[in-house]
Amino acid sequence: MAVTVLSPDNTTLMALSLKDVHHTYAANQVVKGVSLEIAPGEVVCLLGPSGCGKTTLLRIAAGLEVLQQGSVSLEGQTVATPSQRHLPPEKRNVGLAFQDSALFPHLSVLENVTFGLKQMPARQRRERAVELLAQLGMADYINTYPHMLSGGQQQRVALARALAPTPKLMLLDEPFSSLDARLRDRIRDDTLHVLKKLGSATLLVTHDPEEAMFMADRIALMRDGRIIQTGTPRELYCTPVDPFVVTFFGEVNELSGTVKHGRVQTPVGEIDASWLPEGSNARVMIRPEALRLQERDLPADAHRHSHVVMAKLLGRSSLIHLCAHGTDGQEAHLHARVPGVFLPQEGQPIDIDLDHSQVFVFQDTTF
Ligand SMILES: Nc1ncnc2c1ncn2[C@@H]1O[C@H](COP(=O)(O)OP(=O)(O)OP(=O)(O)O)[C@@H](O)[C@H]1O
Repeated sequence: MAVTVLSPDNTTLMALSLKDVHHTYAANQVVKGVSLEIAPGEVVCLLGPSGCGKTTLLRIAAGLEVLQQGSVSLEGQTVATPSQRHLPPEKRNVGLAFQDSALFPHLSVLENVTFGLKQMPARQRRERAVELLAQLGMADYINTYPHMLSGGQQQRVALARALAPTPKLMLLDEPFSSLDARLRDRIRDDTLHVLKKLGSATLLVTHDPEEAMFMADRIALMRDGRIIQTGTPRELYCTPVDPFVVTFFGEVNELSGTVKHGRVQTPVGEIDASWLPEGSNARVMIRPEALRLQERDLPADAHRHSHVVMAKLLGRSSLIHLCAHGTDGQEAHLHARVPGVFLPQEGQPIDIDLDHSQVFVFQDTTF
């Protein structure tokens, strides 16, 4: 269970608070004014493309990187300010696990996990380590040495070692990325349950949007040293603030048009754009799952109706390539994603309906 710490004025103290953090390597500014708070027990994923500054931010929170500008607080205590205060990593009571966290090769799995529990009586130490290893599916390996373990097993031991002292804050940098897909799903799931059971606040760095959605209570999406949007997975997926956020969560169909009477005409119908200036160019982004398809019976000589170009089974869903025909003669090649097996023939006439909650319209500023 998470223990909520209150400040003297009875407000919850954040497990981690980063305020206006900037960081530069040589002349390269890689973090540009990031503020982020993590509540006790909350799992926050720092998500973004390679090189956007995620790891640097996590290293600053851990104390592995000296803060240049801004401030870092843990449970209301300022642990880093530029050129004044720098509490070293080992005094921050944070658990760290990285993609390639090395285990101590000369210690058994059990000894690796009990290593950070020196203050506890020996029996309690062992119980705690065994319990955590069991939760992460490693109960059968307690007397094994690291070189006898697979990469995935070593990863789980590294997580157990980081979690063992029940840190108030866990900092995880791509901890599952060296694992194959199936193992990764299991370890993610085990890790999420352990984190929630222990109530450790967590900052998890990942470039994988699905992983972030699976793990996070909130996601902070970064681009080029800045946080673009922070919110629940649902908020980022369903109310993205800009096109980058939309595309980061998967393929989208892109259409464009001019706003007339508050609407944009597209080959899949009129789209509301009433908040954009009249006459401006609009960028319409439609997720493949927003297209709802209905097969039509039409005479063979019927033409200029939307139809199937190709259909592929992807496993859990089918991907349908469509040629969409608008009433005004516009055409567009679109991708629709339909759950299960749906494999219409090439040329099959189709009616296309839109789930407007998965359609996003932004002003196109590239003109
Ligand atoms: N020690 C360093 N010295 C110089 N430049 C660095 C150093 N560490 C990182 N960088 C640069 O800072 C930028 C941000 O790196 P960072 O590792 O924080 O990004 P990231 O979002 O975690 O990327 P990835 O997902 O690829 O790990 C990159 O351009 C990187 O090359």
